[in-house]
Amino acid sequence: TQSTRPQRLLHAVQKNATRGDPRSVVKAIDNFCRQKEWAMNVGDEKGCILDSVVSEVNPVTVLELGTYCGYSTVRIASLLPPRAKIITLEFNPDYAKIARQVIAWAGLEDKIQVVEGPSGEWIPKMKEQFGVKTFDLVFLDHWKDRYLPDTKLLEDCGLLRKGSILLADNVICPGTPDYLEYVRNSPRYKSQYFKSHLEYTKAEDGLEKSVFLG
Ligand SMILES: O=C(NC/C=C/[C@H]1O[C@@H](n2ccc(=O)cc2)[C@H](O)[C@@H]1O)c1cc([N+](=O)[O-])cc(O)c1O
Ligand SMILES: [Mg+2]
Repeated sequence: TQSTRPQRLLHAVQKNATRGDPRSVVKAIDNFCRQKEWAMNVGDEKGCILDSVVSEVNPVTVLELGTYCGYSTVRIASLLPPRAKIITLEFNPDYAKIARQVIAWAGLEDKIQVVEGPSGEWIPKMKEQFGVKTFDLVFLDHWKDRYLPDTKLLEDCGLLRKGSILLADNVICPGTPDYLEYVRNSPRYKSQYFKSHLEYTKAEDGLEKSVFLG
C-alpha cells in the first residue's frame, strides 16, 4: 500500500539524522521538504525566529497547538532548560504516531507530551489532567480558524499569566485574519509581527508574537 507523506518524512529522518541529535532531525526534515516533498512544517527560516523567541522567553511550560510530524516540537524542546516541558496537541492519530517516532529519534521524549484530540476539548482540562498552572509560551500552528477561539479559551481557563507569550505561525499565509485583528487591537496584548516567508517557498508569511498583559 502507498505510504503517506508523514511516513516518508519519518523515513527520511531515520535514514539521514543521528539518533539523539535534535538538530540533525530538524536538518533532515528541512532537506526532505526542500529536495523531495513540501510539508507544512514551520521550516528553517521561520524556525530561526521561533528559536530566538524560545531562547528569549526560556519557558518552563510550553503549549504547542498542532504537532503534525513534530518538527517544531523538536525545535522548541531542544532549546528548553532541563525541567521544562512541552505539551503538544495533535488531532490526527496518524500524525501523532509519526510525531512520537520523530520525537523519539531526537531523544526528546522526556520533555514532550503528545496529547491526541481537539484543542477545544483539551485546553479546559490542562490544569486537572496535567497539573499546568499557566503557560509561559504557546505556539499556535494548528487549524487557522481555531487560533482565535483557542486563545479566548486559554484566557477563560486562566492558562495565561501576565507576560505569557503567544507565537502564531501563518498569520499571512494561509492567514489568520480574525486572530490577527484580535491580538493587534485588544488592550490585553502587545503584538509584534516578524516578517518571513512561507516554509520552503518565496511567498510572504510571518509569525505574530503577542505578550498577554493580564
Ligand atoms: O493548514 C496549515 N496548518 C494546519 C495544521 C494542522 C495541524 O494541527 C492539528 N490539529 C491539532 C489540534 C486541533 O484541535 C486541530 C488540529 C492537525 O491534525 C494538523 O496536524 C498550514 C498550511 C500551510 N500552507 O502553506 O498551506 C502552511 C502552514 O505552515 C500551515 O501550518
Ligand atoms: Mg504552520
